[in-house]
Amino acid sequence: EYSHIQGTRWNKNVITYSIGRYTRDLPRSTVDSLVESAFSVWARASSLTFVRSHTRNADIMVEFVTYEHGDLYPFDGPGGTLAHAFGPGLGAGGDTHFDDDEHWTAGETGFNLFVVAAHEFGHALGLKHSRNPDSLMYPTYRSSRPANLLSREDVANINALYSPARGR
Ligand SMILES: CC(C)C[C@H](CC(=O)NO)C(=O)N[C@H]1Cc2cn(c3ccccc23)CCCCCCNC1=O
Ligand SMILES: [Ca+2]
Ligand SMILES: [Zn+2]
Ligand SMILES: [Zn+2]
Repeated sequence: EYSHIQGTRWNKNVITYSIGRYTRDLPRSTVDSLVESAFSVWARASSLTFVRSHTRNADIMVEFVTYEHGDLYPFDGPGGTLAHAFGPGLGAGGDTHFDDDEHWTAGETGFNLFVVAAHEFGHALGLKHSRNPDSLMYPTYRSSRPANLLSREDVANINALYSPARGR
């Protein structure tokens, strides 16, 4: 939710990501696949492609961190804020941080990493919060989300930002 500048976007269609510190709540391979699935939610709804890189100069750095972790937005321990992401841009742009004081799961208990990651990657692509509770970009976590994670509004918003006309 730190993409204060309205409508910043990546000016390319292939966006790289890398995963830094992991959580101990899940096997690394599970984190890898949930992160990849969360990116593919947006890839399917836009013209974007996400490529995993193993270097630290990827566009989107994904990390599990706690409390003070090197940016202006320290986490708050268990509960409260679950994660945050920066809007598109160089350096910290796109970077996505998960509060590792949460219990991250692949299922219905704790907080579902796939659902939270999909929300955060919306920010990493330039989307802001929605006031519509059906939107993935609604500011509070909802465990039982519909199968199709994105609302019509979410699809419209990502396409407005990355419409083929603008992707030129
Ligand atoms: C959308 C989500 C994936 C990411 C958002 C943050 C965000 O928008 N990141 O991009 C988030 O963490 N929202 C809080 C908002 C929130 C709810 N409460 C809070 C109590 C204190 C602080 C924040 C909250 C009430 C108690 C429930 C706490 C546990 C769930 N927390 C939330 O839903
Ligand atoms: Ca927290
Ligand atoms: Zn958010
Ligand atoms: Zn952070």
